[in-house]
Amino acid sequence: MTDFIQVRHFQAAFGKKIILKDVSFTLPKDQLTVVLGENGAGKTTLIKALIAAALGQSSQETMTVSAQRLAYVPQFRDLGADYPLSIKAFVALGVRDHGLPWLTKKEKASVSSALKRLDLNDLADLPLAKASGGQKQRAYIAQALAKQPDLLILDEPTSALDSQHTAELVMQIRQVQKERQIAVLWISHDTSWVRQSADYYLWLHDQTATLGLAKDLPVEAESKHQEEVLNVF
Ligand SMILES: Nc1ncnc2c1ncn2[C@@H]1O[C@H](COP(=O)(O)OP(=O)(O)OP(=O)(O)O)[C@@H](O)[C@H]1O
Repeated sequence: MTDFIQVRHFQAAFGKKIILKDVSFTLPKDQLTVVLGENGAGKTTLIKALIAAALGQSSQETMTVSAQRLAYVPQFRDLGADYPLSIKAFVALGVRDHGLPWLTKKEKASVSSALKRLDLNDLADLPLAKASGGQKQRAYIAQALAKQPDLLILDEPTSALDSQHTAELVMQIRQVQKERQIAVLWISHDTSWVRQSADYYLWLHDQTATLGLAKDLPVEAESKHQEEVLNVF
């Protein structure tokens, strides 16, 4: 098993504020890893550094990411009520990287497969602006999948979803991750599905990171967030 992501003694600070210190872990390809941690623990900071390393834009020598094609789905964003594209055209934007005004056969197949995978076939012609929050979220993920990434990074994709739709999305991503043998990094506050459906957890806490098998997720890693939620009510 070769290391797909390798992080050695990574540090991150803003001014004098240390966010992460001496973070080291390795991840193989073909695995679904959930990145957990309280608000402000450094999840986005770490992910941004990994993306920079994957794109060869990092001056850090503490990380190597062997991805050929990276797809990143940021936290939910609404493109606005007058966004003109249908769901299908929006997903197709994910594959159009040659500058030609049409899609090749292979690209069309990628779009179809991504729409099917995210259960969006019946909604393909719906204007994205008219889709529900959950449907939009699926369209963003379908767009990312259409790129045929070998590293897919999802930032809180279930934050707008109820438990049934969360379970469906977990299943859909898990299937595609296994079929295509890709690496998925999934930032999540919802830990309800992690033990059963992920391979690894990467828990950011106390300025460091703990990596482990998802089935062994420590109770502290989930209870902290549940306390946060309970405190709100
Ligand atoms: N550009 C910046 N300048 C100063 N501080 C920053 C900057 N970006 C992030 N931080 C701080 O770094 C810490 C980690 O932020 P980060 O966004 O990585 O956390 P997170 O785990 O992704 O949080 P959340 O779950 O709320 O999204 C926070 O305290 C944040 O305020």
